[in-house]
Amino acid sequence: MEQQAGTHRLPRVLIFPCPLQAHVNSMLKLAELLCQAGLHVTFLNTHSIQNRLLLHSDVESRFSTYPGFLFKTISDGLPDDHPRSGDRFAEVILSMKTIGKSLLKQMLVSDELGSDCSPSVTCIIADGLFGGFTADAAIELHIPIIYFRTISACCFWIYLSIAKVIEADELPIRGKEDMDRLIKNVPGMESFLRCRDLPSFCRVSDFNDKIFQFVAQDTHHCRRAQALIFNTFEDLEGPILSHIRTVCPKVYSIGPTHSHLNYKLSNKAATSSESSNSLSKVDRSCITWLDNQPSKSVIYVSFGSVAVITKDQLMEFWHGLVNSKKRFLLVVRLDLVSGKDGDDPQIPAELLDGTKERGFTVGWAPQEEVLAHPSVGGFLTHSGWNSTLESIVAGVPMICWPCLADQQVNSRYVNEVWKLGMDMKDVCDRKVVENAVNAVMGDRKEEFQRQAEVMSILATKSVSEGGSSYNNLQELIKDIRLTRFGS
Ligand SMILES: O=c1ccn([C@@H]2O[C@H](COP(=O)(O)OP(=O)(O)O[C@H]3O[C@H](CO)[C@@H](O)[C@H](O)[C@H]3O)[C@@H](O)[C@H]2O)c(=O)[nH]1
Ligand SMILES: C[C@H]1CC[C@@H]2C(C(=O)O)=CO[C@@H](O)[C@@H]21
Repeated sequence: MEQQAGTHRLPRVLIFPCPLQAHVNSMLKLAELLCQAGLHVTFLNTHSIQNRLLLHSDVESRFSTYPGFLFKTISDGLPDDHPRSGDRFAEVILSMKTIGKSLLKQMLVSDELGSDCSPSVTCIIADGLFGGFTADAAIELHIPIIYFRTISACCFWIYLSIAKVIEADELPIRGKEDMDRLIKNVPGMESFLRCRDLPSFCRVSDFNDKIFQFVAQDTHHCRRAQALIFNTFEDLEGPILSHIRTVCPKVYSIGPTHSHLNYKLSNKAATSSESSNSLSKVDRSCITWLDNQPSKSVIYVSFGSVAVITKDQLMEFWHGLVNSKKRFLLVVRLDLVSGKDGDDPQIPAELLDGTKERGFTVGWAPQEEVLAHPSVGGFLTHSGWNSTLESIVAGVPMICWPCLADQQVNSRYVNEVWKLGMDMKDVCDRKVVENAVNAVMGDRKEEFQRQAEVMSILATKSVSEGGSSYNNLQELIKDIRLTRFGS
């Protein structure tokens, strides 16, 4: 029941994601969790993201049931005809960092982000990638700010340690022959982190590189926030979270957020299986195809929403899948293939025949539903953090082919630390793909499925009542209500 204007003013949380599918997805899950707890939330999208979200998802109807919830929009500073496609993510982020502070401050002081009973924002939860300008605005206006970094805690810890790695002259990487050298200055990773496992932005030779600066070095802005939120759980990344807490004492691990929200909603009326936060049109025909496949017989293949590959790379994966003789569901996103190659729909006849017999392709899948489908037995993934968590919760073993950002270290953890699958980073060869598929879906199937089941149970336990993520979310909500942060 909303309070009448003029009575006690209620807290209002502003959630401000980076305008990318994965960030919007995991932060909308958090928004709904906070709404479930009765908090008033304003979700601030860019105009472009909001238009796509309203067009391709049911967010408007879903969030209309929460009192005090508001969608608001902000400019990303780019011309309307900018493609905002995967391979041009840097332009979007850099533009936001250029105009964001003044626009955000103006919105915060005008109270246009609130409503009658909760007109003012009392706490900001900003994307950790927007480190600098959101902290500037929050501190100048004396509003508590929390960072939600949507990548893995292990990648975040590498970014926090990167200055020490550089001071120790462990970077830059000195050519291909240097890629397997162990990195010794990231505490907790000394025994297994190689040069090739560092986030892709660390492969630069010039540390003045703009992307390296705003992704890696800007991470130190996190120290200016009252707290950090990670989409992870203590049984998965506890040791690394402990290292992070030596630098940023207040860290809330509340993930996997999709599983956490499903748990909270499961106590309510059944939600539609089609509820999504998708920015693209979801092709559900693959679910009907999966319904007709044997149990755990299909390998699902997706490279996320940002990665861009060449036509030759796509062909190597596609040939490897067909030659493995296993069933496969392949996502070929509209902007997946780079440049002119992407306009060339020519697919070799042998691939079309093999796909007709054992495979299925879509432009964008209902991924959480696909991974939870009984016919899916493996996931060939780029190791984006949401995909990794979704595979863990679903208990599906992985084959990892990382492309950029945190994916390199995520794939190393899947293979080396969590034993949830195989890492095939830096290799793109149809025979390697065929062999990896036949290992995960054949020779080593039981080994990987056993470990995947163990981690799935731990993930579900963490978000269930009494679990670490469940308790951390309760604490976050209490702290937001009291606008109290810090140890
Ligand atoms: O056909 C598809 C493919 C993906 N997804 C969803 O899209 C999201 C993809 O997120 P993620 O797996 O994290 O990959 P990216 O979209 O590549 O995410 C970017 O952002 C992530 C969080 O910061 C990083 O971990 C990644 O490296 C970075 O590329 C997931 O929730 C998927 O369920 C679909 O719904 N349908
Ligand atoms: C495309 C990526 C550049 C960095 C961003 C990111 C992060 O470090 O927060 C992870 O993956 C992507 O969302 C962004």
